[in-house]
Amino acid sequence: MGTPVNIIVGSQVWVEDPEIAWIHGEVAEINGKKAKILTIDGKSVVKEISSIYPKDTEAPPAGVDDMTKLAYLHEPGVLYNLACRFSLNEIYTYTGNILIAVNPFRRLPHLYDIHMMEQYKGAAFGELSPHLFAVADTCYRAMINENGSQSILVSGESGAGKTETTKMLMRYLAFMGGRSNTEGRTVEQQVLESNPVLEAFGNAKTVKNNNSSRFGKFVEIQFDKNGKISGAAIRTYLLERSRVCQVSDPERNYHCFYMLCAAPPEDIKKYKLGDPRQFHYLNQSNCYKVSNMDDAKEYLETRNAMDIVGINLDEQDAIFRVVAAILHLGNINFVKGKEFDSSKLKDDKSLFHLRTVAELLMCNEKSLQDSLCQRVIVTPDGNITKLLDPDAAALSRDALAKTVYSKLFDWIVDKINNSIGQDSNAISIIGHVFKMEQEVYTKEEINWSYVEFVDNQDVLDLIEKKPGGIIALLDEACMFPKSTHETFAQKMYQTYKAHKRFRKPKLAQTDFTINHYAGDVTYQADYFLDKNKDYVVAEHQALLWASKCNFVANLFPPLHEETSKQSKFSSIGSQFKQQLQSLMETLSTTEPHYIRCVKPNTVLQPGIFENNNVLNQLRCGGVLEAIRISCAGYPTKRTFEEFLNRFGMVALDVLDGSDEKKSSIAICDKMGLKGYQIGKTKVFLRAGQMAELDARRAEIISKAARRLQRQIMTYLTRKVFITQRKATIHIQKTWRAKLARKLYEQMRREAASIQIQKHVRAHKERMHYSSLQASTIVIQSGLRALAARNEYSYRRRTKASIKVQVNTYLEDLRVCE
Ligand SMILES: Nc1ncnc2c1ncn2[C@@H]1O[C@H](COP(=O)(O)OP(=O)(O)OP(=O)(O)O)[C@@H](O)[C@H]1O
Repeated sequence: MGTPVNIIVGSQVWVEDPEIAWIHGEVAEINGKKAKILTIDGKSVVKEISSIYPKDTEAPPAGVDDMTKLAYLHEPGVLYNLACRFSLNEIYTYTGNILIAVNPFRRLPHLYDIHMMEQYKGAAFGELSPHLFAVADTCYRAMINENGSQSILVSGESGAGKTETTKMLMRYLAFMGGRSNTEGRTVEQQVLESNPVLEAFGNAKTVKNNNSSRFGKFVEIQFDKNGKISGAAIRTYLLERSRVCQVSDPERNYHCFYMLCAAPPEDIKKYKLGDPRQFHYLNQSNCYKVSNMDDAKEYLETRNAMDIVGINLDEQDAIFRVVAAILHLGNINFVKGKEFDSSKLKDDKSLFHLRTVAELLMCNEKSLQDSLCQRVIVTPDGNITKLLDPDAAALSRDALAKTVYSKLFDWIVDKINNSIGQDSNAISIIGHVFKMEQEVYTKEEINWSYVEFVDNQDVLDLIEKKPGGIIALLDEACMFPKSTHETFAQKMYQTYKAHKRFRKPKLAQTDFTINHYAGDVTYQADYFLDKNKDYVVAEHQALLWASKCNFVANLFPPLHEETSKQSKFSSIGSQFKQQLQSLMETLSTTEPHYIRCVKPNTVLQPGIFENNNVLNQLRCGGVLEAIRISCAGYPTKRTFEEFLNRFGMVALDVLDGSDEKKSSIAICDKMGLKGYQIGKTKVFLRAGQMAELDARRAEIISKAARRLQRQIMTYLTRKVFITQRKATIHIQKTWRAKLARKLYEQMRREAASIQIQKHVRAHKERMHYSSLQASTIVIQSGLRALAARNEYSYRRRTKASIKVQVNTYLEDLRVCE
């Protein structure tokens, strides 16, 4: 992790705090090697400068999605970044190629819907927000493109979300890998459907998790050459056997026991069960119920899930007979017998339970009692029967219960595997991967001198080396009947007193401390012997092999003499070691991807982020170490061929067709990469450089895609345009002809109308003229008549006047005369 740099008065820093792990403050004073800091909660503390860390004042308020982008890479920076993101419901964060998943303890369905899967499909790692789909997608594409087996290691403490994460990973792989059907159901469906069965028999309520898997699990999904899912396997490791007989408040035994006690009345009667409080294996704890879990309903659902995974009704009956027998077995109590150090059944109740066990397991009642109260010791002079005192008989009873239960669990796992199609790949351990990296660097003769690797081989040797390791000592102790955890602890103290990884804590009687690479862990040796001793006792084996129930007998097939001798001493520790070794071998053929699940609080509630708790998980999980290594070393390596296949396109002009190494160097230089290394066969890139190259590659691909799109669009648009133009011209032509015709018609109509108007006007004018003419004539004739009349009257008047004149004249004349 980073070292304190440039701390001056006024610097913003992180200071250790007992409550919240790290608190933010400002340096007020510096005195030699010490600094006085005013923290944001108003306190003033004095600390060694070497213990404080600078705070990045320009860090984005929402945090960074990859820890390796942090300006200052140190513990408080990492913790604060995770906390910031968690408060915004951003539960996923990368640390290089490790995904950290903080359990939200609340459903976030939008994060896992089909729309989200579509988005991550084929997206470059790091392009979208961190997500487990991105890890699954990278894994899937690497498998398709590089034809290599992959593994995703999901780790974290109990309740951190490993099971949920695994379910989502499987869902995504099934989405990508298409569906290859087995009798109508998909492989991934079958794996998911087998979960309720495994959980009923392998999960229990613990302090840390209401539904805690009490066994290690490795699920593998196999794909065929077309990338379609073709098979799956579930491998389980080290079921916690002691829980069958020992359980303490507020924990429970395995769910199946409580489910069976809540079964429908006919089943309860058949198995002679009832209230769980009456059974010793359940009533050592006062916890019988788990919130949000209905045991009666779960029983029916488990039965249903058993149908689905192909466990037939007879097998189901046998399974629940065995579960019931274990409960009855726990209620068999012993008291001192007549002979020295012997034991017998305590009372009638114990007799009832013994008979019920014999009935349910279909074995001989007397042989059952003998197998609990006696041991046959094989000596060169013949077999000796050793009687067991009541305590030893009770231990023998518990050993039988544990053995039967773990055999039953193994049978269930096998059955599930047979029904979905077995496979043999496996997982590995993160510490070893770092070691593998180092070996590759050496082989490639590249300069890795400043990559400080934590080599934990000495710790591994301390634990598992044969002879001399802790497991070997433990096995040895188990073979001596007189061993106790005190003698075992003393032996360890003596053997490892000079070992630099082993320490005896002061005042400890049986505790011992191992200095693992992530820190010290103190172990209590108290239960080591008991837990390691769980081999199958020969008497138990013989008893159950003779069962009239085929199912029970087949759980205990007889061993060959040789293996039988060995198996007696094949302790749990050695078995587990062997299993891990085989996992390691498989890992060397797969490329690992890591998801580290983190439990943000111990109260299993949403929205609470307990700093100290999270920090502990990051430290123990090696996350902080991994960040440091991934930043210091070369997390990405590719063979020249792979490198050129992938990145040749980013610098076509510098490719030298004959020399892959030269071309690889040329590409790196052209892209301005600094500090990369070239080995004999591979290119080694520093953290983020692959992403840089990928971004450039994506840019080129998208540019090419855009160009293609443009061409196609132009072609298509032009085609449409030409057709449209043709159609338009045609339409125009037709319309124009129609319009012209219409116009012509109209003009014709207009011309006709003008003609008519003209005629009418002429007619009217004629009529008017005629009438004028007529009136003129009338007037003329009137005038003429008037004139005539006037003339006539004038003439008459003139005549009269003349007459008068004449008369007058005549008169005058007469007068004159
Ligand atoms: N991604 C998630 N979204 C919502 N809830 C989650 C998520 N991951 C875990 N949880 C919650 O946390 C609980 C514990 O998770 P899970 O059982 O997966 O833990 P685990 O690591 O498998 O524990 P164990 O080792 O004890 O089996 C789940 O029952 C679920 O309620």
